[in-house]
Amino acid sequence: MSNEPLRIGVPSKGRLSELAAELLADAGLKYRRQDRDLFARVKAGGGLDGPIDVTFLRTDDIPVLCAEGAIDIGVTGSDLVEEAGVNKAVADRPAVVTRMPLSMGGCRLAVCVPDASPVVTPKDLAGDRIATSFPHVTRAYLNSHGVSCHIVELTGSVEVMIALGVADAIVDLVETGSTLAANKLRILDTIGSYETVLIQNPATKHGALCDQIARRIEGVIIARGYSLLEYNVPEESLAEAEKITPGFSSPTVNRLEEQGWCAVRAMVKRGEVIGVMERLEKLGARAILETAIKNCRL
Ligand SMILES: Nc1ncnc2c1ncn2[C@@H]1O[C@H](COP(=O)(O)OP(=O)(O)OP(=O)(O)O)[C@@H](O)[C@H]1O
Ligand SMILES: O=P(O)(O)OC[C@H]1O[C@H](OP(=O)(O)OP(=O)(O)O)[C@H](O)[C@@H]1O
Ligand SMILES: [Mg+2]
Repeated sequence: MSNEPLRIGVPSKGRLSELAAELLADAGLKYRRQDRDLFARVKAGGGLDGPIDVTFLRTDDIPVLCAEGAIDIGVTGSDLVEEAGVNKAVADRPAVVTRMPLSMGGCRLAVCVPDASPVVTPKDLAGDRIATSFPHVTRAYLNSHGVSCHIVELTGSVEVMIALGVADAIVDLVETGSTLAANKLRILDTIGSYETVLIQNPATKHGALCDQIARRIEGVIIARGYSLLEYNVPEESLAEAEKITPGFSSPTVNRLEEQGWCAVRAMVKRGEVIGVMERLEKLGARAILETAIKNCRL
């Protein structure tokens, strides 16, 4: 195996930068970034099978640099992977591999028009000017609708281009919709939904170490999405309770000293815990406890 360190591409700024650093730290990849350093060496040891460098990059460059082999794995948006066109194999270059979604950075890419616009369907956009920082995805979308438009390619603050008279419509990311509301824009059509993903260079020389890192990150992502629920339930309600908390494979059940009672432990999706607790309570369950999980291997 090459003694070149494995390189992880991490956003140097923006909304994903902190999130990526926290995720890697929770997965046991600790590093200290000095001011404007491009690299940081991950602290050795902790069972990692080889040297690892974190490389701080623009989020939108990470897909391209991963495809070119400058980095072995990277944290970026699936929208940026699609816009870079590296999610498809071309000529001498295989597609970048998306290892897993990271349960963060959820958003949509939407075609948006002024609230008062007469446009009703994508076909009504024919001949219009569309401002976007996603020209590749926008062109593919327009082609799929047999519509030709003039695309105004920008790097940000796209939402003000209609007011500036530069465009008739925009294609931009939407999360809460507050930017659209503030600019009196509405969604005409949603092109796709995206989130932050872990990507990998298909020809990496550090396959085993990439797998080890991916497995660690997966454990953190699952742990963040689930809680451990423990409760006591009368034996006669156990079957019903197990339907409410089936767990990943099956719940852990122990008989209690108290005759006719069982103790149950199961993983439950965080967002469902309160509802599950209320259903268990109705069943007669007692001592229902939720425990946060910091890490796990399933
Ligand atoms: N509301 C949002 N706006 C933009 N990107 C978002 C949003 N919500 C999630 N994302 C994800 O974050 C990625 C953008 O991260 P990036 O760091 O490049 O931009 P940013 O956080 O908007 O910083 P910048 O200030 O440079 O625009 C997007 O590609 C998308 O995957
Ligand atoms: O639906 P919302 O929650 O309003 O989020 C969507 C907005 O967020 C992003 O802009 P960002 O804040 O990243 O600023 P930028 O345009 O400088 O990238 C995106 O370009 C939209 O403008
Ligand atoms: Mg932005």
